[in-house]
Amino acid sequence: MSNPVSTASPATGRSALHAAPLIELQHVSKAYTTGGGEPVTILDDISLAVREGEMLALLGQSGSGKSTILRLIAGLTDPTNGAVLSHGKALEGINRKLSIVFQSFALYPWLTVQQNVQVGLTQRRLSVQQEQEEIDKVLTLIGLSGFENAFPKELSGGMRQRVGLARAIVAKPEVLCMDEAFSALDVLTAENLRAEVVDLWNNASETGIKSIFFVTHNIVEAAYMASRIVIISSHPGRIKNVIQNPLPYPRDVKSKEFAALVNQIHDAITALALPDEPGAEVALAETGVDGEKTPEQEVQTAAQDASSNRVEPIPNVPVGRIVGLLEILQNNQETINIYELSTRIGTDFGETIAIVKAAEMLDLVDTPKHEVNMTTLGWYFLAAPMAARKTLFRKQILRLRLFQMLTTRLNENPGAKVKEDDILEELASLLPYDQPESLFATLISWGRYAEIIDYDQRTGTVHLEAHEPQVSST
Ligand SMILES: Nc1ncnc2c1ncn2[C@@H]1O[C@H](COP(=O)(O)OP(=O)(O)OP(=O)(O)O)[C@@H](O)[C@H]1O
Repeated sequence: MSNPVSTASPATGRSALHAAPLIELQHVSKAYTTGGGEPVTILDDISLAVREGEMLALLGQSGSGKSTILRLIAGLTDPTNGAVLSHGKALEGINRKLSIVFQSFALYPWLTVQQNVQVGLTQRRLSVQQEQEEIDKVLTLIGLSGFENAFPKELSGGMRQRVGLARAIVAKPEVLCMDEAFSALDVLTAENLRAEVVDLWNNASETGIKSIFFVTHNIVEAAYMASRIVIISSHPGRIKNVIQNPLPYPRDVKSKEFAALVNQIHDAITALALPDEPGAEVALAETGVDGEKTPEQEVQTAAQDASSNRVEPIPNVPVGRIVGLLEILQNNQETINIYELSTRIGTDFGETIAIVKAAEMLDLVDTPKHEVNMTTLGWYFLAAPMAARKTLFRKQILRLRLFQMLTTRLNENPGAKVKEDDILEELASLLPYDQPESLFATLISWGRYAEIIDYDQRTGTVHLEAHEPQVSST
């Protein structure tokens, strides 16, 4: 980037860098205790200031704690450690200086557009006439004139989110917060609304908004809107990168500069989600892209060190997506740049990373820097007939501690059956950062493909497939 230190907002000409923080998190940690277990640290040592004149994006993977940060600055939850300040003073109770626009729109279905917007005026104590003037003004500003008497169910998703925006703006917040506000909308509507929020930002004199703080997992959204992008890691959430975005508004998504910024953010996220561990290169050399080992030998090697593996969650990715990735690699000289891959498969970057991570956990691909390469095993898998694919898949998933634990548990139980609830409970205590239900669903779908396990919905039990070889574990 040409000017990585400048934080002057091109929209307003205000300098955010030296402005006093409107809201500040100082060394904030947040832990939750669920089900009487040990506290789980969600956020660790977060120090972050939201300053006047900036549009700040908080970017991170699902579950990294973005919404929790938003709730902390809104005063909707308290930190476990550290302090939340508003204008330099400890925030007590709800932060009345900000409004939030939610992904779910959070409208009252039984109220009209006008009445929903009026909810945002509750704190301002205006006369009936002033209220009407404010509502008319904001409805015009946000493109909702003529829809005053419509009910939310009569509106498209985009229009509903306009109501959400109007209700937030009419409260005259100092900081407008948005929590994945456009992620439930179709691509075109989301693009339009982003552009309109940027326009609103440029019209700060009309809205009185001093700063916009938004949470997203969409890289292009962050690059298009934000003047500063804060990237957080997961488990626990920690600030890993802060990227200044000096591109002038309105931003040209087709410009070289925009593409360079998007790449910079992609790089930062790829390094976090798919780190190049020194051990990984050794493993690559050992497994032999040059073909020194047969796939069976690779599986054997993997099985030998399986007992030292730590329990890792498996990404919520259907097997078909992993096969799709390998097919793309096959048609692309067995290697592809991860950004190009994301465009090719048409998912957002987070989903692309999840697919690649799943394939990497199974040793079907390798990911040096931002390349995704097919391994010998991946090639063998793709070339194999269905039965051999399943055998290979079975061997690979049995290298994963999660499957080892599950199959061991099933083997130990009478009839090789375990209740779904017992497995969910175990998953929740084993992997407290992950959603047990979605982990369970992935375990079942991978296990079914591999013909190791099956799930009987009627009885709510998981059982081993009859021909499953006994697995010795730990
Ligand atoms: N009240 C709560 N009690 C227990 N755990 C919680 C609570 N709120 C959030 N969590 C956990 O904290 C972690 C972070 O959640 P949070 O919603 O802040 O993440 P996020 O980055 O906004 O995720 P997403 O993008 O999926 O919305 C998750 O593992 C979530 O399950």
